[in-house]
Amino acid sequence: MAHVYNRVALIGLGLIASSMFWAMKRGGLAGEVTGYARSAETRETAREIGLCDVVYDDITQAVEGADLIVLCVPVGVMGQVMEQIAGSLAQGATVTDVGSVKRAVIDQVTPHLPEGVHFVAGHPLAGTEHSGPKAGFAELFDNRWSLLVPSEGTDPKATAKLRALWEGMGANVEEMDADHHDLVLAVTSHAPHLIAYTMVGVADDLRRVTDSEVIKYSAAGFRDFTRIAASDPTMWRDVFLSNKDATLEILGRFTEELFALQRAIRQGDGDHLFEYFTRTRAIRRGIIEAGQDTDAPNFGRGAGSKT
Ligand SMILES: NC(=O)C1=CN([C@@H]2O[C@H](COP(=O)(O)OP(=O)(O)OC[C@H]3O[C@@H](n4cnc5c(N)ncnc54)[C@H](O)[C@@H]3O)[C@@H](O)[C@H]2O)C=CC1
Ligand SMILES: O=C(O)C(=O)Cc1ccc(O)cc1
Repeated sequence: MAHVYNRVALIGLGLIASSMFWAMKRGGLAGEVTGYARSAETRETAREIGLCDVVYDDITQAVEGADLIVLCVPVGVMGQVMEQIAGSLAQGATVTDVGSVKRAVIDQVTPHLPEGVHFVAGHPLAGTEHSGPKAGFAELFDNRWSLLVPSEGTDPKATAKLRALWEGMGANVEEMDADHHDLVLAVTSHAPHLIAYTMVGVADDLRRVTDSEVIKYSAAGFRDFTRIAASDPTMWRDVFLSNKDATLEILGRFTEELFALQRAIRQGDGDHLFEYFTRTRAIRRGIIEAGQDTDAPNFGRGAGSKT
């Protein structure tokens, strides 16, 4: 495929940046890919494993002359990074990000955006519980959604080019409004992560009573929770602090339903439980019938998948 961009700069060389690098190389989507990471150790690892064509020690050098700059850092520092690079961006360049929250990132980044530089926020709905420069693999985005959130007044050509990059990396692209994105993700990703963190925390408390039995005999459901609860603490701290309103709204509803189920168990109300579980089972079946079961064996996952 012809290059979509001549020079792409990846800022923050972790799971998502490294997966983007390998996916861009697989598809021949970028002429040159430069990189910058805050820690010298990460930059050294990146050089050792051939992650990026050039890794710079100076963030401004990494973005100079780039026609696409991708911010792949935790959502709490997106604005800070944008401020650092603002003076070194080429006219006509596009800045995007991959953060799990969109409204807070747009609000942080936009004030630092120079005249003549486009910002198109983004979020690939693909990841694993692993982090760091060695965690990435080219197939991460295959058959996954990547959401784009162009700001008002964004040049449609800048958005179209970014769409072509994500499609070249294997993703299906959809445009979405920032607030809607944050509410949808609170339901499908942020609240579930918090619930997994909580469940593993409860089991950890219990472990002191039951010794290591919780881990030894853990069934698939709990194992899934432990996988999710092994995700990067900095990233997830930032997600919850940046998507506060939507997450609290969903957790409020979750708590109400949990109390109702708790009461049904206490009162022996089997009909309530049965009806509830019948409804939730139908949702799962709907997902499978719609062909959206991304957990099915080999659905959109390559050999290098770490999930
Ligand atoms: N991990 C996942 O499953 C997914 C993560 N995301 C989003 O992608 C972004 C990156 O996540 P990952 O690649 O998983 O994280 P990661 O932890 O693997 O990599 C993040 C990198 O950013 C660097 N960094 C942190 N603060 C920095 C700063 N101030 N300046 C420069 N570099 C800095 C870290 O040192 C690290 O190298 C986050 O915003 C996250 O919300 C989006 C989709 C999935
Ligand atoms: O590993 C998992 O189960 C995930 O849920 C990955 C993930 C984490 C954060 C995102 O913003 C998008 C995807």
